Amino acid sequence: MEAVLVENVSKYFKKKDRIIRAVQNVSFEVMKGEIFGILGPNGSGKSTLIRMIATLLIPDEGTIRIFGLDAIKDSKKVRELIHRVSTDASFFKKLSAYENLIFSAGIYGLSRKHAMKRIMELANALGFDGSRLKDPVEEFSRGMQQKTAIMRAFLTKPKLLLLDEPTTGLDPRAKREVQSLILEANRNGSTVILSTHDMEEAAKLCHRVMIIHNGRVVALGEPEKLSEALRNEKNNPTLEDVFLKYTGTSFEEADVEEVE
Ligand SMILES: Nc1ncnc2c1ncn2[C@@H]1O[C@H](COP(=O)(O)OP(=O)(O)OP(=O)(O)O)[C@@H](O)[C@H]1O
Repeated sequence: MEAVLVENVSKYFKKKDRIIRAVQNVSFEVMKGEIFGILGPNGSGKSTLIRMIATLLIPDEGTIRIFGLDAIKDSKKVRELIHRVSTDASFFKKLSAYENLIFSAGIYGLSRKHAMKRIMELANALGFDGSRLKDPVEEFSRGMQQKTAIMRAFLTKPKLLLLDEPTTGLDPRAKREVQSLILEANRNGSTVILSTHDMEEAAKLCHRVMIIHNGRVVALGEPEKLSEALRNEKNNPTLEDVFLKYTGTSFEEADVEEVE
């Protein structure tokens, strides 16, 4: 069975006199055990798509099923199976990282003892200064907040990890560690959906990638096969060449339609 099934999904945002077509008639499936990449220029609809799979946004059209559950009707059950990491991660900002992490571990049924051990392991792996775990999250730099969000996701073993640009802005060591954590979680049974702007990261981690542009799917397949298909046009084509071919070099905004 597929882990995620997205069928004919669209999402529009109304802005004064305009409609922003953020996601347009998108369909794809993610198989159990897969690491599935979502690639696309700024504003192409990646986060909107991930937020809909995470049950945080309701599609205007189409259906989303997660492990056979409907993302709207069964949203409560779906939320127990997923964990999302994004740059807009929410915390109890006045509480310490440690308190936030222990709280989240509790929700997922992890004992305090196990959680403490795992938090220290993750902090070490990510190069997060353990002495800062007791500080309020609101005093953290952006990178430190991001690492806290990553620790929170990898504390437990969600069936589906939704990682929206998890490594953007991290230092090189932390970036490599997060990539190892993703592979480890996947080996331990988590299905992963990963959005990234880093084509090397996508080629290294993802079994398949989907490229979206202006809210529409423009390419989908295994990274090597997508690159191979360009061999007639270019020597040693990479996933970056594939990305540029399908999205153009200009990083346009998503399709905007004027309405009367
Ligand atoms: N809440 C919202 N209200 C209005 N417009 C929105 C909202 N959320 C997203 N959009 C618009 O939808 C389009 C897709 O945005 P989205 O954040 O999904 O893109 P993205 O591919 O994740 O971009 P990036 O790579 O820059 O993070 C953009 O034009 C964005 O301005």
